[in-house]
Amino acid sequence: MVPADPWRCGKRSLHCSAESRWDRRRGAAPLDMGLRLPLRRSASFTPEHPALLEVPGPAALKMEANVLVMGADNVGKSALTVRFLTRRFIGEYGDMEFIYSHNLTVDGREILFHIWDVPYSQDQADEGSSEEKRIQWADSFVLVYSICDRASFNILPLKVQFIKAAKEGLSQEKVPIVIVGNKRDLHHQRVVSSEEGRLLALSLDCGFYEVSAAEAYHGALMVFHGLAERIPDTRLALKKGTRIRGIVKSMSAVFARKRTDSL
Ligand SMILES: Nc1nc2c(ncn2[C@@H]2O[C@H](COP(=O)(O)OP(=O)(O)OP(=O)(O)O)[C@@H](O)[C@H]2O)c(=O)[nH]1
Repeated sequence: MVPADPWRCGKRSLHCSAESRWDRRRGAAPLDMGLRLPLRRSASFTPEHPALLEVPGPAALKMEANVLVMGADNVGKSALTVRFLTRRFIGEYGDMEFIYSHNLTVDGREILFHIWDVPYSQDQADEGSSEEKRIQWADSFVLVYSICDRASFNILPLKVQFIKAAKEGLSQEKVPIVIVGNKRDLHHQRVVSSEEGRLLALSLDCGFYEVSAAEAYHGALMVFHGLAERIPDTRLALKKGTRIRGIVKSMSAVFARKRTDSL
């Protein structure tokens, strides 16, 4: 049962809204798409708008990009993701992992992002091979740290190396990564300077943004906009006919290990 205002209920019952340009062109109201994807092997996906799964024509030709949001615990990965999706900041988020879908038009390219927000606890609980599979699934990466948490910043070089080793071995193209320093509003608790963040990103050939997911939508938008700009057309496959159902299936296939978490 969907609560009247699902955003008040935390990640566990989170629903995200996606707009279909195809529908807008046809004069229909934007669709609210319930994307509630506990990543369990046996997870079943029950769309509230089944029609969205069957959209033929132009919507099926959208470019798509799989984005993995990574980082230490409590840095604001979910806050940033939810800000981008909904323009809202809801304060507390549960510990479920989700894949959200959201459209963004950048430089005339309409991109359907599939954004996988992995809670740190889950990231740690998984064997390394699960992380590797998540990395293989993704076309691009958002690495978040908190400007108030030095340790969350210090782990980034290793994460970037790990991603590059996994992805760039397979392709000549650079892997699109943006590094995000979050919680910019907490000036008095800052322990990582903007300069350090920028230099690290430069040295690792990544994009860089400092934002406050708590304070503004704009920063979150800039992050995903910047990421999209780093994704070459060749990576943005026209995944014809790959509908949400296909994505869910492929995610189930990724996870061979059965999860015990319940909804
Ligand atoms: N002040 C401030 N607090 C923030 C900001 N972003 C997130 N928070 C808070 O930081 C805490 C952690 O946010 P989450 O989005 O759950 O962080 P996460 O990285 O997804 O955490 P894990 O699920 O542990 O991996 C929550 O209490 C948020 O309200 C921000 O920009 N500013």
